[in-house]
Amino acid sequence: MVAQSLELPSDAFDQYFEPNQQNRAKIVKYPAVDEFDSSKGNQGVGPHKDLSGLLTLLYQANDLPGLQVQNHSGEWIDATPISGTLVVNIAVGLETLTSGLMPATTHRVLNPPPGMGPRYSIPFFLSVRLDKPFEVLDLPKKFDSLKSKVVISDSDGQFKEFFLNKLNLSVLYARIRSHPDVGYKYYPKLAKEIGIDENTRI
Ligand SMILES: O=C(O)CCC(=O)C(=O)O
Ligand SMILES: [Fe+2]
Repeated sequence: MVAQSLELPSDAFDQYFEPNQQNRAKIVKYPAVDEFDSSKGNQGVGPHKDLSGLLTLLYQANDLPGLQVQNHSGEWIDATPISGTLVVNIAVGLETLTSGLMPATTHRVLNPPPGMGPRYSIPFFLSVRLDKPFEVLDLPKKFDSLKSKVVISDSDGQFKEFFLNKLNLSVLYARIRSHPDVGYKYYPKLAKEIGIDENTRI
């Protein structure tokens, strides 16, 4: 469907997947704030774009707020769970391939509100083969006018350039950005390169 919406053949993305492509999914528990010592950090996820591939399908497994997406003006919008639906996040792979026509969704997760128990979510990351260099797709010129001139994002754009030739490093940067306290603890030098220090909070 994505390929067809870009007026490409429906198998245009097949080259980025291996025959038995490994994808990644995880079941995440965000503990209730009374389950952890909040002076020791935050249990949410910092502003980031998903890097693992083209798209993420995200199931918000219980009816708790926390997930927010950033619109192009930089405002944070609650992605309130809607029963029976999945959130579809555009990942950096698709932003890169479309040269920004489909900007990756900047999103973050805040702690569940006090008194409501833990929040659970299940993201499925549609991954790509790591041995196939990305190339910007040749898209119909008419789409140029649809490109947003400015997309404000609290997750800076440096990863996109890396994605084309340093996929492994960009994935590590994204992990550090998502979990700045842990990232800084184990990779202080890399964390500093992307503006994260011991005081960075989600
Ligand atoms: O738990 C969520 O709602 C989102 C998690 C997420 O953004 C991620 O793991 O990349
Ligand atoms: Fe994410």
